[in-house]
Amino acid sequence: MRIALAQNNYIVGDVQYNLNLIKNSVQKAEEAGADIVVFSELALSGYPPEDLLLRPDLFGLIEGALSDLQQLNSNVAMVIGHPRQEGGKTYNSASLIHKGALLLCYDKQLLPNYSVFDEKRYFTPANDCPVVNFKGVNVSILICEDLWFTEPAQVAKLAGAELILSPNASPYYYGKAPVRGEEMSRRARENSIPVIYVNQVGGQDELIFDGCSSAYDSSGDCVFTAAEMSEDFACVDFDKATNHLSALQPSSKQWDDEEEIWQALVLGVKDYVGKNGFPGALLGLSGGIDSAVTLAVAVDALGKEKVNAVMMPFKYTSSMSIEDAKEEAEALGIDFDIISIEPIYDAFIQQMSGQLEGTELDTTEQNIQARCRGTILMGLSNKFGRLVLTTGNKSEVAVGYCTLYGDMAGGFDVLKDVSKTMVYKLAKYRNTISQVIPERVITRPPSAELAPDQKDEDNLPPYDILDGILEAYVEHDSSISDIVALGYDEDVVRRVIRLVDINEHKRRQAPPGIRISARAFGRDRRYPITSGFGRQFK
Ligand SMILES: Nc1ncnc2c1ncn2[C@@H]1O[C@H](COP(=O)(O)OP(=O)(O)OC[C@H]2O[C@@H]([n+]3cccc(C(=O)O)c3)[C@H](O)[C@@H]2O)[C@@H](O)[C@H]1O
Ligand SMILES: Nc1ncnc2c1ncn2[C@@H]1O[C@H](COP(=O)(O)OP(=O)(O)OP(=O)(O)O)[C@@H](O)[C@H]1O
Repeated sequence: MRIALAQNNYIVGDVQYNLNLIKNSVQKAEEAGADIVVFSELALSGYPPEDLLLRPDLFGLIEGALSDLQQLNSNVAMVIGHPRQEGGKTYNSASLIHKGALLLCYDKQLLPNYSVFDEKRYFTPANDCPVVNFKGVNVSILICEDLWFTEPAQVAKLAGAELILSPNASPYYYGKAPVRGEEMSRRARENSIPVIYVNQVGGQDELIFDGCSSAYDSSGDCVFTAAEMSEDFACVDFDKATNHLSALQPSSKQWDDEEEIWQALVLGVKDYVGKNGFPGALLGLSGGIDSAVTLAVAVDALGKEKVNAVMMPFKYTSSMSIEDAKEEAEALGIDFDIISIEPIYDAFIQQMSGQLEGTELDTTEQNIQARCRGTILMGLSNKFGRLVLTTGNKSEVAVGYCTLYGDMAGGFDVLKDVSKTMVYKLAKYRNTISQVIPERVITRPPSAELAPDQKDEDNLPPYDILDGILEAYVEHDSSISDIVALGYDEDVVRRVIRLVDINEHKRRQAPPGIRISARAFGRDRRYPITSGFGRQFK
């Protein structure tokens, strides 16, 4: 039996677009002589459809698309993921369609409701594991979370399954691929049944789906892995007599370390900009590391013609920053403008002079600089339609080292889940491909240049210390004493934690950004803004 794995990049909610992608893959499967082609979880709606699932009209579109697929009358059977309603309940389902007939409709049993998942809000869990005989092989369908636990596959085995076909929508975080691979391999080995695992690929708001669809032999060996971060189509053969799978093409190269994160960011920008219909993107280029890395990701994602940058100097901007920003723009071949914010800032201060009289200079004036820049970028976005990319990294977003309606003004924050320490690693990695970030941008101490001779380290602990504390507090939920026990100074730990806590309000107003960690701000870490929790640990 020849099984095709169709790893597509769907658009959530665009059932017609998804249907066309599916039809193209069915045609490829026919040409490849496949008996069956497997698609990812909720392929027809895209994953996650969120509250679109509460709309009755979504289900009309899905039913229309399913009947369209049946009318194809294809010789190739297809496993199609889709939401389904029956008796007032909604299920996360996959239908096996062959030659116009519905051979099996499987409903997902285990619904993930942790981390970024919210499936219990929409779906009713099923507890049935039907097996169907297709061309002499007992086939069972299990959907994503079903395979992360032992029981559903065991039940399928007891029901006589000889082959497991699994539609998935498994979002990326750095380091997940081996965890996922080990889990799928274990399911195959425990039951001595081959597992065909098909994931979707692409960016969906904050989530990245990395693809890496795979085929696991009955021994648990991975015989094939599809492309990481791009669409793919592949076939494997199942020999029932020997209970083995063989791949018909070599596995794709899997990335590691910084290269993988870079590609995830590139995919995130490409799909956010593309799927939302923007003609391109723009950003403020300061000569610092964050905007340099954001720019390089944007150009890798969209191409140099679709990206432009603006340097907006003020009296505290060093000539080195202007030179470095120019050099970055030239190295990447993008359009670059310089617009001074001095007269705009002066006008603001002049108009507010009555109110400001007798007050000391403080962050108020710094924030007005940042807001002058934000207003210019949003004006250019309004006029030319390009999306403003913001540049705040995870470390800054964590401690609120960013200005509301200033450098936070924009539509998509590329580095939102990338720590400052990782931003440096990414810059060095990208320069190994071609030198696009001047060396001194990487080596000089980071500065917001909002005050004379300002350095980030005047206000924040050094980034290696800050990132260590943040990782413990944000990603591992460690307590103050746990973090101090790791060797950090208690006063510094308390200060950082306080900043994280009091800046939840900023994060709620921040643009969405790409998730690359197992604990990103947003859906993954939902904290109250108004909270007295920290007071109890004084
Ligand atoms: N709980 C709450 N709910 C709703 N709103 C709340 C709030 N708490 C404060 N606020 C509001 O937020 C305001 C404070 O926020 P905001 O106006 O942003 O200002 P703020 O956080 O005071 O200042 C921005 C900080 O970020 C630094 N910065 C700025 C720009 C770039 C960079 C960089 O290196 O990338 C760093 C800058 O040096 C300064 O330390 C308050 O005045 C108040 O209006
Ligand atoms: N002089 C400037 N010209 C253009 N944009 C600027 C300028 N200064 C700040 N910005 C924008 O605001 C963002 C925040 O910059 P800031 O220098 O305050 O902090 P940062 O986190 O150190 O960022 P970067 O490393 O990019 O400088 C920058 O990434 C950039 O997009």
